[in-house]
Amino acid sequence: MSGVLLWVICPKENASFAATTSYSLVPKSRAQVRSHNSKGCSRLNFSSGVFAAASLSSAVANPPRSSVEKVYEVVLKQAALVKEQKKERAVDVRKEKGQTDSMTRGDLLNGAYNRCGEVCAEYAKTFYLGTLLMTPERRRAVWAIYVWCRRTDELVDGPNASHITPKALDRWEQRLNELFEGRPYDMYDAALSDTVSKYPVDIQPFKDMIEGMRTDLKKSRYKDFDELYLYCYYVAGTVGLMSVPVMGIAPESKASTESVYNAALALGIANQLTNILRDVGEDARRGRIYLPQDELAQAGLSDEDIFNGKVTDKWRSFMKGQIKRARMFFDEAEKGVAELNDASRWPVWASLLLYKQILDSIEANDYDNFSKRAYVGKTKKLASLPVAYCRALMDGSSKFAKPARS
Ligand SMILES: CC(C)=CCC/C(C)=C/CC/C(C)=C/CC/C(C)=C/[C@@H]1[C@@H](COP(=O)(O)OP(=O)(O)O)[C@]1(C)CC/C=C(\C)CC/C=C(\C)CCC=C(C)C
Repeated sequence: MSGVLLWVICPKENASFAATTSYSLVPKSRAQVRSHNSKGCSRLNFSSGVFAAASLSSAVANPPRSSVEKVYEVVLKQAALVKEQKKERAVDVRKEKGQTDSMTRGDLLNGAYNRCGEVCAEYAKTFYLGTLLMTPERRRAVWAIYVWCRRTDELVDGPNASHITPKALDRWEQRLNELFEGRPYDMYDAALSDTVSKYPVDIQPFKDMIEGMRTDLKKSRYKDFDELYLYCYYVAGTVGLMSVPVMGIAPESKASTESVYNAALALGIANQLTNILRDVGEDARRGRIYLPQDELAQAGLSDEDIFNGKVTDKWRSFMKGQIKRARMFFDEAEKGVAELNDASRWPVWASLLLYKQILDSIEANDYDNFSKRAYVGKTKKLASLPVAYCRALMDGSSKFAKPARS
């Protein structure tokens, strides 16, 4: 099975894989971004709290844009796309009805989706179970996205990672472009190609995830939280943006599309920050420190301290701040789950509650994330599932009684 995931870069003969620019921002002015926020999205306020990047509070006349602002532009673009494609989709569905898909194509596609489901079941059992609650169409689309993300992550994190070059990532991006244009390379790509043709999923978060992998190839330190935030967006916030169009927003939701995307982004960031805090020791052994260097210095800590891996009071106090910030992102994410379609809420609550408990486990380990791996035991995991289910149900029942959120 893992062979499937590892064999992801297949240089095509005669194909010209031109290097493409990796991360282009939606051209929106700072003023526009701010006015959107004042209409109901809390992204800037939320992130400019205790730990916000210094650039946000800069008083200079034309300060450089922070990562939060850059990423927020992607959020706005994704949200706009949903509104736009809602209209187009009505037309597409009518077109599809008139077509009779050849049996062969349909069968191949079903096979491809089923394989994605198998990969998902093997790599993320709990999450897979959660997807079984979704409608069959949504479920298989989430599987297809999951598999593409997993394969992308495997490029820099899997056993073949040492052979991965920026060129290989350029080829992976070229394949991505092709599958979005309806020319998939293999069956997993075919499943995703079908998914992106059916849902208002934009290519930008996918490209940004590849950019995150490029970042991993060339960078092992993060100057401040602004830099780390951007990295977290690339590798995990993007997953939230990819998933929402498929999971769907509840028809009765009164929240703005932007605020739901914002929550999804926050969940990705929260998950990744948690991942980073859990894996400090493991990453240090690979020479990597995914912690803001300026905050480490303020706490009187150096890279050496991380490599030595001793739990001191300075370290505990530093970790408390980092955990607090990760929880702030989880809190922000929680606000959006209720706005998702009924069947999508449970898997999201489940993944949120499970991941959040890793933070509790770091605390229970007395902040020793150098030699102990924080994890959520089977019993706690199982106990979280009905809790997640109840939260999802409560979201549904309170929705009708609640006034509009934004
Ligand atoms: C319902 C649901 C959770 C859907 C997401 C499904 C999906 C497409 C997942 C892809 C995950 C993946 C393979 C990402 C590749 C990059 C990566 C590895 C990111 C890290 C995940 C943890 O992975 P890993 O397997 O390495 O972890 P363990 O070592 O096993 O612990 C990340 C930390 C990020 C994952 C990010 C998400 C799952 C984003 C979740 C956000 C949403 C689903 C949006 C929810 C919507 C609202 C409104 C809140």
